[in-house]
Amino acid sequence: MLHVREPRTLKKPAGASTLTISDITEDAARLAAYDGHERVWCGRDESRGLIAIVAIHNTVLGPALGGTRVWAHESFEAALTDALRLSRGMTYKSAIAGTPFGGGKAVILADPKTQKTPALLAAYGEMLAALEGQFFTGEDVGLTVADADFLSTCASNVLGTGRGSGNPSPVTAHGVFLGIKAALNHRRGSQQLEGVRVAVQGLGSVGWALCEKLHGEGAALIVADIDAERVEKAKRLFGATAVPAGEILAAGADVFAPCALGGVIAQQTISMLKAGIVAGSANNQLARHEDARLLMDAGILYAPDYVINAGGLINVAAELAPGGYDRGAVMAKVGEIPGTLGDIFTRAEAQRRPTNDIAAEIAMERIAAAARKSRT
Ligand SMILES: NC(=O)c1ccc[n+]([C@@H]2O[C@H](COP(=O)([O-])OP(=O)(O)OC[C@H]3O[C@@H](n4cnc5c(N)ncnc54)[C@H](O)[C@@H]3O)[C@@H](O)[C@H]2O)c1
Repeated sequence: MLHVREPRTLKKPAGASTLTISDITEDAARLAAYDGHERVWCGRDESRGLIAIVAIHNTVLGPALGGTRVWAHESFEAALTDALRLSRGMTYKSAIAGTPFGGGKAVILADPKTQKTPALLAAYGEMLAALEGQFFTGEDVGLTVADADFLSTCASNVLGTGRGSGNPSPVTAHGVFLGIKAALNHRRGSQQLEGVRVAVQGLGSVGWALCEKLHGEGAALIVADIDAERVEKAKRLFGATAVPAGEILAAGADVFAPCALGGVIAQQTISMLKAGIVAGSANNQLARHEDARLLMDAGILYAPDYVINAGGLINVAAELAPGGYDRGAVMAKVGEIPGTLGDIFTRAEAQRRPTNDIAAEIAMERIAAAARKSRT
């Protein structure tokens, strides 16, 4: 059922613009991933090759903030589902991290290697300008700091630029690294990484920075990526063992760190997992929320994705802090991630409930408290 929504107006695109922006919230409401989104916008510009979705999930804690993903989804519905799931995750991520923002996310349906043209980005920049005041965005898979720099010349609601907080990935990787240690500590009573076998899926911006840190503390790396060059480099620089992309889940590891795309943990893949811990940066690692119970029943400790990967959000959100961006404050906040995870692990164990149920409960309590406060 549709929520009653405040009418939201868009700023007008420039006079001769070929961009059209439509409200597709009612279409989105037909999808299982809808989850009461406040608003879903679709920007189209045929002449410049743009099809973009901006999903705004919940703005109780503040204006929506979430990255822009550029990806060639197999259909519009798949892209919309991705945007909805990612934007809901941002609401929870922000609530748990204690940043004063709501959840949103954008998806551009395009191959980032071949279709992300300057014209497409200019059209998307116009869409962002129309959404000023409702939505802040920055990098995600397929969108670089250079792209953010360009978009920031079109609209003021672009974060993570070279002049701003820059690439969030090293900060995200640091949070994931600390989160892996928290999970090890919970399971083994020690954060020691020496000799611990970590299987890293995806050697992109976050996965690579995570490998550097893990290698630095003596972990034994098992890696997979669809990009053979990155795999070769990881073998060379980290002494990593490479496995084919389809075999990384079944690798004989202590920790599985998904750092590629979402949906890797599913009913049919959980039985393949050899690792006792799942802790990585990818958003929406679970195909379904209920899969966390299957992990728990299999004795696998799951670090909820939006808790462990909050470093990037904390980093970009800091650009809008009253005193401006402060790297020291960012790293201090990222340093809280292991403590938050430790509490979630302990509560989940005591209540015999999946870790992501506990995390969602904490997030929803915070949002409900903020909603009550705004009503009084
Ligand atoms: N960058 C951040 O700060 C940040 C913050 C929070 C969450 N995340 C999430 O972390 C994940 C990684 O982000 P990123 O910025 O490193 O992206 P990226 O695009 O730089 O890296 C993704 C890597 O995964 C690889 N890959 C894709 N499909 C694969 C497969 N089937 N098997 C193995 N490798 C595969 C790609 O080749 C690429 O090297 C994404 O899910 C992203 O949403 C990133």
